[in-house]
Amino acid sequence: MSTSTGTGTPPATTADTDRLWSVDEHLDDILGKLRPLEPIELQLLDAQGCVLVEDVTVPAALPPFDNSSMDGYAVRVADVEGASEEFPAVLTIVGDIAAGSGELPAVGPGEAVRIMTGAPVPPGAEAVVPVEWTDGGTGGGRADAMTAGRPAADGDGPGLGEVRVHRPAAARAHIRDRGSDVGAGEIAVRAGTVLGPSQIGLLAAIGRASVTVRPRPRVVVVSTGSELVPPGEALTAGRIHDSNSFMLTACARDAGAIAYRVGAVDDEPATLRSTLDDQLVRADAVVTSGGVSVGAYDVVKEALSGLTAEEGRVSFRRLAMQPGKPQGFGRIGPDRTPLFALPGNPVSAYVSFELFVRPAVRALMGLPPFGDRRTVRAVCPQGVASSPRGRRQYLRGHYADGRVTTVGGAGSHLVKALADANALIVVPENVTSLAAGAEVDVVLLD
Ligand SMILES: Nc1nc2c(c(=O)[nH]1)N[C@H]1C(S)=C(S)[C@@H](COP(=O)(O)OP(=O)(O)OC[C@H]3O[C@@H](n4cnc5c(N)ncnc54)[C@H](O)[C@@H]3O)O[C@H]1N2
Ligand code: MOO
Repeated sequence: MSTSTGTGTPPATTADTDRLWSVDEHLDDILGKLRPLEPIELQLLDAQGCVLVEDVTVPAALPPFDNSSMDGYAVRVADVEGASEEFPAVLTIVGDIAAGSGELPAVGPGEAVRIMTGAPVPPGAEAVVPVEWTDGGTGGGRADAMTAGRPAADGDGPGLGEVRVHRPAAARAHIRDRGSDVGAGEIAVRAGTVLGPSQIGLLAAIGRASVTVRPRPRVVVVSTGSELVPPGEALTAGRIHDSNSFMLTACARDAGAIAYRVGAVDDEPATLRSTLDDQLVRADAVVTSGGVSVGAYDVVKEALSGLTAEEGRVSFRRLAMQPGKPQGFGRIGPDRTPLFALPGNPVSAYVSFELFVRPAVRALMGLPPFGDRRTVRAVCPQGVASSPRGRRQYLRGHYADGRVTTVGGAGSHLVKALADANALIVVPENVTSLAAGAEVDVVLLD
């Protein structure tokens, strides 16, 4: 797209504007025009929530060596056979192994090595007895814990001397075998997996610092309207605070995107075009709010209706839904960046994002578009007095335990009611009212 062309309001494309589009047709048009973003290599934590595109194999067995699962003593099985509190096995402690230690004193007959959880099992040892099964080397009764500290180089100090073992141990007791978690060459995480905390933990455990994933889309949010004042600034006559750019940026983040909020742009097509030109470099998708209906200053429609073939194409259309009737969607700029032109009424913008942009963000990430929202059936005790014929209505509702109550009315300016809602009540196109106690579809928002 370029700022030098596309001026004036060209004739609207009759195919798009003259008929009502159904919600599903609009959604199909959007999803049909999107391709998942190309995979890139990201550092592990940056890949959280992203879809892995490679099978990651395990380079070396995990755990990488036999190690102790308890703080205790590495022993030979025969030495502790038949041991009891009354007749303990008395073993000479010949060394001390902390986790991370590379030096492993061998355990000979009649000997033990003090060993910590995670430390490598020394040669000669066949089992580990937990410290609670011993006197902890104190010469007293049953120990609860080890004596803190390391033995001194001269062999003195805590940890060395003798230990009395009160119970026998089976071979391999309290030893975590090399490779018992996952073996070398096995697949750790398969392509297609969405990386959550546990997968990231596993990848780190096998030594991977970065992985190839589909990235989060960068979504630029631009609100339009000469009446808009940023929050924090005083209002003058006729003006309101710009809430949509904040709400939609939060929506984009919530959907999984990296979102950039651009402050409100005046109702001036040239300004909007140059803003979009500037922003496209960091956008995988653009979301605008406002300026798409039939007013005299509908800046988004004016700026983007008449793009040249080179600049892209945005279609403006009316949808058979409420709120959210006027919508625009298209692709602009050299990379054909998807652009969603949402209506300015705050509730309309919110519902439009939920229905159209959220699935699109997920599709760009290679995720199932509708995988994160549940639609359930619920009883609506109050019913719905009226709903427009031929339009699918999305009322704000509060859902709990199989019941949903409407919150606020149908007005698309009711932001307080929107903030109180946790669900959208779907009243189908062919339904104009719902009796008290009727069952409805409810889209859960959290
Ligand atoms: N004659 C008709 N008028 C309208 C129709 C229609 O069919 N015929 N449709 C109505 C519907 S439905 C909607 S939705 C709105 C959509 O209008 P726009 O997308 O052009 O939005 P604006 O006119 O710019 O703003 C509408 C409303 O929302 C407020 N607004 C806008 N941006 C923000 C923002 N960033 N933060 C907070 N509030 C915002 C704006 O002040 C207006 O009150 O058109 C109806 N009209
Ligand atoms: O459709 Mo508008 O989006 O009803 O307020």
